Amino acid sequence: MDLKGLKFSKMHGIGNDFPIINESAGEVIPEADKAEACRFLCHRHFGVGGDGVLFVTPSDVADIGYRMFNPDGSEAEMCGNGIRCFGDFVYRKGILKQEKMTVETKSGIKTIEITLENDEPVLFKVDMGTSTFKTPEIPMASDMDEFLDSPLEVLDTTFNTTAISVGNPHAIIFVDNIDEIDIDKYGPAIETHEVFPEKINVHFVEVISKNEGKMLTWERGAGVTLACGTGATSTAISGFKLGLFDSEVLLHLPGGDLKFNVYEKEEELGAFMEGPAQLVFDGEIQ
Ligand SMILES: N[C@@H](CCC[C@H](N)C(=O)O)C(=O)O
Repeated sequence: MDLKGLKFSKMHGIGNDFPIINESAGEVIPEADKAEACRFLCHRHFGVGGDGVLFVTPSDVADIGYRMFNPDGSEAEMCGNGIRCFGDFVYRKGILKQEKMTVETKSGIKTIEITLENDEPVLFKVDMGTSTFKTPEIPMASDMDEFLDSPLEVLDTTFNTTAISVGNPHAIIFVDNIDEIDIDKYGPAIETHEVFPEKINVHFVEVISKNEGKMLTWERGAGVTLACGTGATSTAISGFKLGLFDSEVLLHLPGGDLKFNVYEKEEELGAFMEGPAQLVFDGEIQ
């Protein structure tokens, strides 16, 4: 695999960081090399460093297409912090000069609305679409139709866990005090728990009030990250479903804050996510 000359930009969304590559004009990294290339690009010592790699791709069904790979080389269905970075990148680089755009992802079409200040993109509101709590759709091996705030045995303890998919799968665990959680111990144990055949993203959440919470994340295929947009979306929706949060909630993540507005559509719960994105630098692999 030779990546010499590969152009990329480095971005982050509240500290969740990504190299982003524009493949919209055609294939840049051959499909067979993508997993290995992403492992290299995300490597913090031998590569660029990142919690995943984002790709801009052509689309036949939306304005533009979006893919995301984890640092272990697996492809995720969706990435929430990544899609805000994606919106900033495609607007800023003139790939799509639209303040509202539809984006094809592996988990359906999402819409991004960009707020500009002096023609600079500053804020991104994304319709993250609807969610499901149905265990076969997460997927989760369980006798229960929905796994809502239910006991899950993990190593030496039991966590009341809610399993949800917003396109990608998340385990949401509401606790009294997130500072008491050993995320390095329990994160990987839940990610690879036998009940989650496709693994899962893990989030510990403390409710501050009906409109505010704080959370810690262990991401599938990545480990501890400073933020997870789909995880925060899942937290807002799960908290609403369990009666812990109102429809409007501000979530504090280690890297920054995200704002959510939960809505109901055809008996399912969805959410709008609002937050920033930051271009850090442009680069080229030597
Ligand atoms: N950081 C992301 C989620 C990235 C994908 C995740 N690790 C998975 O495998 O599902 C976000 O901001 O949503």
